[in-house]
Amino acid sequence: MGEALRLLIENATATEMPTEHILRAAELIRQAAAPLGEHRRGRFDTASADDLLGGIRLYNPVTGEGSAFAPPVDMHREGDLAIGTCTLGRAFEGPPSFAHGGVSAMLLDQMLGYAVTTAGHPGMTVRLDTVYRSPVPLYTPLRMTASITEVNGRRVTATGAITTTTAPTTALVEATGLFVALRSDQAKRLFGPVLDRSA
Ligand SMILES: CCCCCCCCCCCCCCCC(=O)SCCNC(=O)CCNC(=O)[C@H](O)C(C)(C)COP(=O)(O)OP(=O)(O)OC[C@H]1O[C@@H](n2cnc3c(N)ncnc32)[C@H](O)[C@@H]1OP(=O)(O)O
Repeated sequence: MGEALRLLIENATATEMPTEHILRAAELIRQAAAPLGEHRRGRFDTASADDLLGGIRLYNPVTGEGSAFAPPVDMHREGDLAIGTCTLGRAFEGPPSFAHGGVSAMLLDQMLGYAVTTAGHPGMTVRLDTVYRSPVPLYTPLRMTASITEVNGRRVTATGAITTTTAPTTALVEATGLFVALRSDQAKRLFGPVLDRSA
């Protein structure tokens, strides 16, 4: 379903069809959405397809295969380096034909988070600094990298970059992120209702 939704969003964003076709499509979309809404989970319920501790989040807005919104980014590790790949479509546009700057920050937040989590230092982003060197092109295969630069108690720093796959040494956007591991009281305060319900 994620793939179908992403096709819908791409075509809906890029379409130049006449208004009557768009209105007809909107009606069909409402008809398709209605039965899905008949049985929904609440705010604190994780998706039955998810495995929180195993890192499976089907509807994550960056990596989720089931997400309408995610590119989705495919991530893996090669040694100490986290690597991600994706291609951004029209829905991610900011400046004409290039990605929105907030989208680049979102991709890098997830990349850095993946790098620290898979290195055994899970935490939440408390700071993300981005440097935009060149616009990120749409419809162009992208490569993202991230790695840890410092571990200081509960604070972990990671850096990363977005490049194209054809010019992997030319950074378009760079980011440095600070992640903080939660104390148990913080984890309980923030995620208690979720953990209770998924136990
Ligand atoms: C194993 C299987 C893996 C499978 C593979 C899964 C991959 C899965 C990838 C997930 C990837 C997710 C990537 C998205 C990650 C988000 O998007 S997280 C969402 C965005 N972030 C947030 O909402 C966090 C909001 N912030 C907070 O809730 C609170 O700041 C926190 C995190 C609970 C920390 O509480 P706090 O009271 O601010 O900080 P506190 O605990 O008192 O202090 C900790 C230390 O951090 C420092 N600090 C805190 N904030 C800052 C700051 N902004 N600047 C500098 N220092 C700071 C404090 O000064 C303190 O330093 P020390 O005193 O120890 O020297």
